[in-house]
Amino acid sequence: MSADRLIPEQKLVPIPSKNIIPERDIDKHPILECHNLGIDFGGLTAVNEFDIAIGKSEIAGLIGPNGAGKTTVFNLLTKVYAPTRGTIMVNGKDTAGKNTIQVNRMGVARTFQNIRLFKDLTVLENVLIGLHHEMDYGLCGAIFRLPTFWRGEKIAKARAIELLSIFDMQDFAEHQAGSLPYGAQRRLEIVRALATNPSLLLLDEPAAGMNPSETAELMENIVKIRDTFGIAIMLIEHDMSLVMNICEAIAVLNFGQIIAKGTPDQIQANPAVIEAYLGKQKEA
Ligand SMILES: Nc1ncnc2c1ncn2[C@@H]1O[C@H](COP(=O)(O)OP(=O)(O)OP(=O)(O)O)[C@@H](O)[C@H]1O
Repeated sequence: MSADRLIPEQKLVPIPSKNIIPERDIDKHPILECHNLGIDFGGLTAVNEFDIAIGKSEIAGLIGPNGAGKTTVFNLLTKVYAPTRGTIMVNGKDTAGKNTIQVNRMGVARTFQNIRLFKDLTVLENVLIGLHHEMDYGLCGAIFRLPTFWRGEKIAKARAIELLSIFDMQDFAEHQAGSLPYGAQRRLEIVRALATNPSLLLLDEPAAGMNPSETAELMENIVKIRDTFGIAIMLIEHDMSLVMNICEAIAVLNFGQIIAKGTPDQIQANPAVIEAYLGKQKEA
């Protein structure tokens, strides 16, 4: 794979921000399609009949009460778990039999509910880890330090700094990842996921533990990532202001089952969702 393909140039051209809910492009260009997806753990059906389609540049939300099965869906999409039934298509291709790394190469990247950075490494090194599987110098090139290795390293470093600059983190490149404030560590996780050049970025509770101003900044950055790279983003989040402000399509899970799908307005007006989740969120 050519190093030039790390982030295709055209992806760096910003596309205009959309002020209204864009027409969903799922019929023409779904990046993700799940059909009858489900998983059982022994006698427990954690996810069942999960049907969803996400357009190529859509911001989608997956919400629902604790234990509803949201993270399990992400674990299915990234092949941490093998589905008990159903199909997952990424960019029109079936992911059956693929492992986590192969699905990442097909374009799916994620962050985790609990931060999983290499805390002893620098910020830059954390991003380079995301970029390295895209490099084309191979093991020999790395061991013998061939010119292709140095060329690749230089390109990767420039890309890493470019990606860090999305979150204005380029000046922290040489800082130890574990020394960053909490909000910055969460941002770094997103940058590292972006470094794998995804078409679909899965964010598991990106605003967890953030204060309101950090959350507001995060919302802007999620939209900026979509607009800059033209990729799809699917997020799990309990912060309803974030979800309702930036998601164009939302699916609601309850006891592993989708109980509603729609725009933020449709979801907020749905009696089943208010009963199962939104009403309880307001009371909390
Ligand atoms: N590896 C596993 N083995 C057994 N049960 C599991 C496993 N992973 C998840 N579950 C169960 O599946 C159900 C859904 O859990 P999941 O973590 O997906 O919920 P969630 O919607 O992400 O919750 P939260 O909002 O609290 O993060 C829970 O009952 C959980 O205990």
